Amino acid sequence: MKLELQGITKVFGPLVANDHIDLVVEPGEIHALLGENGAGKSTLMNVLYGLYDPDDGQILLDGQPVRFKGPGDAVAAGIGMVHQHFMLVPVFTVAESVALGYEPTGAAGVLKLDEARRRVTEISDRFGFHVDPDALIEDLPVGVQQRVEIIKALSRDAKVLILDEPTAVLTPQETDELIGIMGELKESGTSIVFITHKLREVRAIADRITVIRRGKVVGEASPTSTETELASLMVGRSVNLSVEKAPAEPGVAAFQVEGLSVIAPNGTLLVDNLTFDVRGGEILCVAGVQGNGQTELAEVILGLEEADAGRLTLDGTDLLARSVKQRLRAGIGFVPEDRSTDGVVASFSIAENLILDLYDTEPFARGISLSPAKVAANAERRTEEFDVRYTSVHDPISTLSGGNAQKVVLAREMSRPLRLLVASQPTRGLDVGSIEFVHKRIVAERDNGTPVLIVSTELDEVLNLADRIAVMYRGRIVGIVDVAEENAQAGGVSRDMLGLMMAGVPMDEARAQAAEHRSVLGQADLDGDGIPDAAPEAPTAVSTEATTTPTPTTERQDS
Ligand SMILES: Nc1ncnc2c1ncn2[C@@H]1O[C@H](COP(=O)(O)OP(=O)(O)OP(=O)(O)O)[C@@H](O)[C@H]1O
Repeated sequence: MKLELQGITKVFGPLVANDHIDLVVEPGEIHALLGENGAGKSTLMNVLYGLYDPDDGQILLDGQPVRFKGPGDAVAAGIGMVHQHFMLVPVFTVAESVALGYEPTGAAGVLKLDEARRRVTEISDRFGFHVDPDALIEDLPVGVQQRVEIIKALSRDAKVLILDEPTAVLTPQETDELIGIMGELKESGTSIVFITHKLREVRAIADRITVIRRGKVVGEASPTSTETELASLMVGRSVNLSVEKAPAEPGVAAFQVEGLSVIAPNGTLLVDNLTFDVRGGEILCVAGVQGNGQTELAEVILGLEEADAGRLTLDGTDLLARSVKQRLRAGIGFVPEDRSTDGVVASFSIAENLILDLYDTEPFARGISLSPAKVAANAERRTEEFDVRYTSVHDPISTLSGGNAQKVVLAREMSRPLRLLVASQPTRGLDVGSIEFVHKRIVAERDNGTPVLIVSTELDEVLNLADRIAVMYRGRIVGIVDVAEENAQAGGVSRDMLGLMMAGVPMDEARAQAAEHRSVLGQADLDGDGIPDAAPEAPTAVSTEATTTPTPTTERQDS
């Protein structure tokens, strides 16, 4: 099915979120939508999915104008959408989830489960999804839950599938699998609109790329463009994709973890007897496949999760004896993995969210009430510094785009005097320009002498930021890699080595295996992408377009 968006305009108060946007998606095309945070990508997709009524413009399907009064109309017309936060009910089975809310219901609304089960199996087999129709949603990894959402859309005959930042919550392996699935869907004639901030993925899979900036289409880019070209087209300036930092000058082991264990209610050891420290003036990155205890480790440091054994000390003070509030007051900056549950209060304003942990202190407290002027002035300053795009600091934070909400959390947590910074997935959902800024701020915090603990599943981020890398597997630290020491050796730290450690291979063995891989390649391959480093920037290993010649981008003038 051919999809055409013509002159789509969507206005929120004084803000023009979509300004006469034109977009054509051909049948069986993977069309990537790139744009900085707040550019208007999700808004445009919400218009296409019938969630928003456009203020101007029209949608055409196979040349016929259509008008959607809600998602039901969009689904009936062949549009499917997989949201970032899945809409699945944990206690339902896959078949029940797929059956929920659409027609295969019998008399009196009884779900035709057999029909749903049959469709799940048929679609799963056809595209190699490996999804069991009788599995419970709550037992499935995130990547499989996402496939259930895709099956749900396909079972309703979606011809155009919208994937809004589908890889933000996936492991690298799940991402590769999703990219494979997208290729299969394309072969079957399904069109895909793919929103992502990860340029590597865009280059790997997109047939066409449209770039949006401040609500307007600013150009089309070729999938053979380099990441640097795509980045500058997205944010309108050149972006340094690697972090520049001086060698660390670590001080004393200010933050210490000794024999820390966290046990799940079912008896599983989530964090298993961890002992390590973070020195002032260094960045320790905790790397690992999601679900190997990193989340619990970060949460126990702030007190969101209870420790079952062990000690945590910051500058000699026992942290476990203190409340969350006391730990924040002791100078812990904390960026949570899940922004929506632990990072912001959705109904509070942007300004209020920026003082969540400071509301009863100077200069914001005025007796038992707040000083609105001080709260607003703080918000203006912080949002400008972190480039948060908003209409008014008094608007609810829920009106912000995902990336801008993340920047509010970062601005709040990184703007106080810190004695320890703990940040989980700090740049999740951020555009490349914002990532560059946040990484610089993290390095500045380190250079200020603060111990910094970053939990990240993004290997690029880990390789860019870390002075030391602790790799976690099944609740334990497999090994701690000293990046400077490792780089002084022949091979340096590679993705291969970290990848092996993330699968539980001990550090020395992982180093040896990675070196062997490199010697097979014959040249240094520090990023482990299978392409020797001396080669010019080339398409990613999973690229479907095998060319090394970047095609210039075409940029439209902003009117
Ligand atoms: N319901 C709403 N009310 C008011 N403003 C909104 C609403 N939804 C979106 N906006 C604003 O519209 C603009 C575009 O937001 P949108 O979510 O479409 O951006 P995006 O390109 O998807 O960004 P990101 O990459 O950060 O997810 C933002 O400035 C946002 O604050």
